[in-house]
Amino acid sequence: MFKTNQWVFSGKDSQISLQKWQKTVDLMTELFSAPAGFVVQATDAGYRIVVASEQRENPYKAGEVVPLDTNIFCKKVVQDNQALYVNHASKDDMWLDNPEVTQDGFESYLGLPIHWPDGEVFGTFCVMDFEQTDYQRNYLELIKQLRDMVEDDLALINSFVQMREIAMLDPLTHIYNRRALNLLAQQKLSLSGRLGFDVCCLFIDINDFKKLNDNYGHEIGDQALMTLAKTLKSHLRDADIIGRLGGDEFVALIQISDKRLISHVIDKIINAYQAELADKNLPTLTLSIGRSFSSSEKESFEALLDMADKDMYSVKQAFKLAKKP
Ligand SMILES: Nc1nc2c(ncn2[C@@H]2O[C@H](COP(=O)(O)OP(=O)(O)OP(=O)(O)O)[C@@H](O)[C@H]2O)c(=O)[nH]1
Repeated sequence: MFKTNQWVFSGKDSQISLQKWQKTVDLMTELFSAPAGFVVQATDAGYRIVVASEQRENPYKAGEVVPLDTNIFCKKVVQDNQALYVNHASKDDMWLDNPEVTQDGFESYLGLPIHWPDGEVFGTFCVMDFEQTDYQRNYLELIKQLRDMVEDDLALINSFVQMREIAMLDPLTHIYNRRALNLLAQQKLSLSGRLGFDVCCLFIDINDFKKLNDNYGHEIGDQALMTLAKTLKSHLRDADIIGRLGGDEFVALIQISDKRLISHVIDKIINAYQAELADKNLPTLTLSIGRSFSSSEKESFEALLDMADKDMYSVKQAFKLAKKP
């Protein structure tokens, strides 16, 4: 799901066409003959101006963040989840400590809450004026229509993020599927070549997984798979890429500083998995983990995976031999 308590426009990978919202806000201020209009997002970090209309007299610019405890008009809209129209702010005691009134000289504010598709408040859509105003019903209807356009965009982004997740994640374990792994791992390898860090590919396979399914049922099997995904997620770093190839085969692509430390990482995964299984009262399972390392030459993820698979196979053979009486 889309993280609703995160800035939507941080970084270059923002998912909304800001240009479209900019045009909407500029159009609104033009129709209202107002000097300032905004789209503001509210999160735990404060009220952030996502879009500000471009008139010279508008004192606020996109990107500015107002702290949560400042008494601004948008705060009231978000708190009440309700439209707010103030047409003569300096006459109203409620705004005596509102810097938009006392410092900037705004007299009029009309704002509506913008919602995420699940109903949670995203922020506000608002227009402000230095003069008193007397907006009639059709103006209120107009701002509502424009706000609805912004809400439609948010719904679209939400669907897009959900669809992308469905396409990239393994439905059982919620880690990357084979397709996403191929894509992301190849990107990581290109980056490692350019930035000069080493990458290790781990091929992780549960031993005797079929027996677990046969003896305890498919549902316990599923739980063991989910537990392995959770173990990998919690014991590897955010920068590492973790995925499920299918069945009981998992892959981790790890950024490393020293190849000699990889045995330590493998032991950590094996021990942590056993501990997690025990914690959930699931039967004990062991893992066979094969490894391969990126070299300085240009390399495909496929080739790296193939090497790690072969290494896993010899680890598994050794495990099977050791088990034989
Ligand atoms: N519960 C569950 N089982 C699955 C899933 N996907 C594949 N399997 C089963 O996983 C088992 C994998 O069996 P094998 O490839 O023989 O692996 P193994 O039993 O671990 O054998 P070794 O790798 O040689 O130790 C098969 O019985 C599949 O039916 C799944 O999503 N959930």
